[in-house]
Amino acid sequence: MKFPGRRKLRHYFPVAVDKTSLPRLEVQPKADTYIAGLDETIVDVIAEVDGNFLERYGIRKGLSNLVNSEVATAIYEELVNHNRISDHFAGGTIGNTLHNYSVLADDKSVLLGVMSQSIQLGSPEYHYICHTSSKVDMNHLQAVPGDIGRGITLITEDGERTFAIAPGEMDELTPESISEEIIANSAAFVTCAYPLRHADKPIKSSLLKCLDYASKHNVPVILTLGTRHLVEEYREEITDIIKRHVSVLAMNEEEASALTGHDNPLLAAEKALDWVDMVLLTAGPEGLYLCGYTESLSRRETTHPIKSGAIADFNQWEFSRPKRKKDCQTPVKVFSHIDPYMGGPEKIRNTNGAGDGALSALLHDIAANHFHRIEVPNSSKHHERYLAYSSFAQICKYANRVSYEILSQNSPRLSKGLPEREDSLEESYWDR
Ligand SMILES: Nc1ncnc2c1ncn2[C@@H]1O[C@H](COP(=O)(O)OP(=O)(O)OP(=O)(O)O)[C@@H](O)[C@H]1O
Ligand SMILES: Nc1nc2c(ncn2[C@@H]2O[C@H](CO)[C@@H](O)[C@H]2O)c(=O)[nH]1
Repeated sequence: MKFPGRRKLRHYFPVAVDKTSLPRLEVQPKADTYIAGLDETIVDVIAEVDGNFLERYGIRKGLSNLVNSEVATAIYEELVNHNRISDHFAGGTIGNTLHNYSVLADDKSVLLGVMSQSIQLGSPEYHYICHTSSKVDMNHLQAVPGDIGRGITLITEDGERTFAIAPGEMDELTPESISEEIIANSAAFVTCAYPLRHADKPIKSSLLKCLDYASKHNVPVILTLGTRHLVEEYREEITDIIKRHVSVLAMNEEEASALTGHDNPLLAAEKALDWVDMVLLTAGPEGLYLCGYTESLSRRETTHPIKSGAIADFNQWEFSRPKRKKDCQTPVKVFSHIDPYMGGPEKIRNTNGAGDGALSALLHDIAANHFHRIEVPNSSKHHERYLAYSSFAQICKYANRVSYEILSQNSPRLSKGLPEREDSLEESYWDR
C-alpha cells in the first residue's frame, strides 16, 4: 500500500514488509488490504456529436439514458458511418473508481460483476480488460454468454457528456456469485445506485446481498449516486438503502439536491449526515465538500482561513479526522471545502469521471487507515477508531487533485498515479 500524502518522515509506515511467498495478483482476503466493489461492467464508446443528434434519438442531455438494442445499434451505426467514434475505454462508475483506487494506492481491489465468457480480440470486452489495472482482481467476475454493457458516451460541443447505455448482459450478476469472504475482509465496499433501475434483473439482489454482508461484518459501505434522474426516480428506495447500510455517500450537487431537496451543497450535506457518516459532495467548478463526524474532545481546529456559507464558520474543525458516527461518544459535524485545484485545467474537453476520481482518493485514504490499523494497532493514530487516515482538509486536497488529473487527461481512468514529487500534498502545488 502506497500512502497518500507525505508521511515517511512524520509517521512510521511498514511499507517494506518481508515477503515470505511469491506475490499473487489474486486477492488473499485474510492477508491483503483491498477495496471490493460491485458494478455493471460497461465499455465507454466515445463520440463527439451536436445537440441535434441527442434530440433525434430522444436522449436527455447530461444524463445516463438506458436504450434498447435497436436504438443502440442505430446510434452506433450512425456514429461509425460518420466516423465519429474516437475511442473505446473501460467504464462503469465503480469500475473506474476501483481502477483509479488501485492506480493511486498501487494496491489491490476486487471487481464484482459480469464478463463475457468468450472474448474476441478488439471487442468491447477486450478493451475493458486491456484498460483495467492489473491490480483490479477480476477472478470473481461471473461469466455470461453475451455482451457486457456499452456506454455510448456522446460529447457535445460544450464538453458535456451524455450516456446512451445498451445494457447487454451487464445486469445478469447473480447473488450466488457473491463471496461473503471477499466482502467481509475488505477495507470498504463501494457501489453505485445504477443497478436499482434494473429491478427485474439479478444484479439488484446481488447488490442487496453485498450490502447485507458488509453491514453484518461492519465493513463501511460507500455509495455513489450516479446521475440526477436516477435519484429523482428512485428517491425513496435509495434513501431507505442509505439509511440502512451506507456509511459514505458520494454525489454531485444535482444528485444531492434531488436526494435532500437542498440546492445548497452545505445544507444538502448536513441533511445527508442525518443518515450517513460521511458525505463527499462534488460541485464542478465550485470544487468539492467533504463532511462528516468527529469526536468532540479530539476535534482539531483549522489553520486555513475560516469560511462561511449557509453554515457559519463551517470549516472550523476541518483538521479533524473522520469517524463513523456510531464510534463517537459525542459526535460533532465537520465540514470542509476546497476550490478546484489550481482553478481547474485550462481547457476541459469533458468532465467524465471527475467525481469518481475524487471518490477513489477518499477510498485510498480509508484503505490506508485500515492497513495501518492492522499493521500498527498500537499506534497513536488508532487510540480511537477512525474511518480515514487523514483529516477532512487533507482528504479534500487529495480528492481535488485527483479530479484535476482526470480532467486534464480527458479520460475517467488514470493512466498513472500522481507524481512522486507531489506525494506531499502540502508542497508547492497547494501554496499557489
Ligand atoms: N469546470 C470545472 N472547473 C474546475 N474544476 C472542475 C470543473 N468541473 C469539475 N471540476 C473538478 O472536478 C471535481 C468533480 O467534478 P463534478 O462535480 O463535475 O463531478 P461529477 O459530476 O460527479 O462527475 P462524474 O459523475 O462524471 O464522475 C470537482 O469537485 C472539481 O474539483
Ligand atoms: N454502472 C454504471 N455506470 C454508468 C452508467 N451510466 C454511465 N456510467 C458510467 O459513469 C462513468 C462516468 O462517471 C462512465 O465511465 C460510465 O461508464 C450506468 O448505467 N451504470
